Amino acid sequence: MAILKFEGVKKQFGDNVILKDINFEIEEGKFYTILGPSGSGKTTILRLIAGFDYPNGGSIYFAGKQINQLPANQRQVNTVFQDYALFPNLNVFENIAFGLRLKRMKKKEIQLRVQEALALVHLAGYAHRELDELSGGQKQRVAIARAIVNRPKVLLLDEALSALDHKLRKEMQSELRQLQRQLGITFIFVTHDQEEALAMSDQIMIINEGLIEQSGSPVDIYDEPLNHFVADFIGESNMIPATMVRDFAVAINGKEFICVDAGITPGEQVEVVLRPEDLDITTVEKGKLTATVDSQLFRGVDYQIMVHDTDGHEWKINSIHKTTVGKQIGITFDPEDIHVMRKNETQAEFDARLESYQGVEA
Ligand SMILES: Nc1ncnc2c1ncn2[C@@H]1O[C@H](COP(=O)(O)OP(=O)(O)OP(=O)(O)O)[C@@H](O)[C@H]1O
Repeated sequence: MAILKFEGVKKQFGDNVILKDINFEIEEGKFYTILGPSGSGKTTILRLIAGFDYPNGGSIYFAGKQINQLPANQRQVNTVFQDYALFPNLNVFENIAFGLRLKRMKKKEIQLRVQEALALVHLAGYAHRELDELSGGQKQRVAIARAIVNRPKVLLLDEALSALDHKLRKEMQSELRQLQRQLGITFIFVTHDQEEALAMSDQIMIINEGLIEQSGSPVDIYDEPLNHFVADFIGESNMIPATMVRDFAVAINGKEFICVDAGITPGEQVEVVLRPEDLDITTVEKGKLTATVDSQLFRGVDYQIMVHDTDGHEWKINSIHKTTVGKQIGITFDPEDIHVMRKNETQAEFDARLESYQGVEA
């Protein structure tokens, strides 16, 4: 059974509809990320889960029980905030012990629990430090310890790493992932950083303007973006208008290519997504499409090459091969690198279509 479920959840502030119709199920013991641009409603979802706000429609279930109006302090959920939200006048130990004292837990038990939580976030020995003696990363660890000391079923992390510098953020990403595995509890992590989401999550939910655009594993979402928004938001992509010719064949710039997609009406106008790292440059004779090089940027591991094809579409190619600006080149790619997207296809329709032709050879 899902530990947490949203069914048709709506939230508005005044006339402003923030969450239109949110549906998802969260399983126990996995790392989930809610990913979306600023203002898309990510924090609002977390606040509804935590009980800091209540929905205007739909239902929220926790372990099968409807909790729409359940007060925050009765939910088995804790939150880690971006700005830590620690008590500045209390030391590390007292910050972490705060919630346990409220619950009137025995002194000895508090000692044990706080030490255990500190060890889990690699801060054993820091119990008696004052907060102003800690770095940003250490403060964030204290905030995490304070949340896990309550042994919640679900831990919510709202942009929890955003205040840290790049290097520390990378370190904390893998630490958090490790901590989640160690504790075996569900983490729901909110971020607007797609790289962070891809690196950390078992499952990603992509939200835009109060609706979930796609949910799935990082690989599924990267390889099979459902629509233009997702393809654009996750990774870099070339999105080119195309026409479906028949099952496993699509026309780009009027030229037919073998692809791995089927179940789409012949003649339907679609979009194809090709990732820059899946493309390469070659001679015009060997190329599948002809293009002219507009710019080239050396990036250490590869060159980022911008070209435009004979129909005027711009392409981004990440290649280890150098070229020359102004030169005519050929673009190459494999059939499995073409991902066909239909306009307005829902996840359910996409899944059903995939199911219907999986195992069928092109
Ligand atoms: N209490 C409130 N009253 C009125 N509007 C609100 C309230 N809380 C949030 N909003 C609005 O809801 C929208 C979504 O906010 P939310 O904080 O959920 O977005 P977000 O995806 O977390 O964005 P960010 O990444 O910028 O934090 C925003 O337009 C925000 O102004």
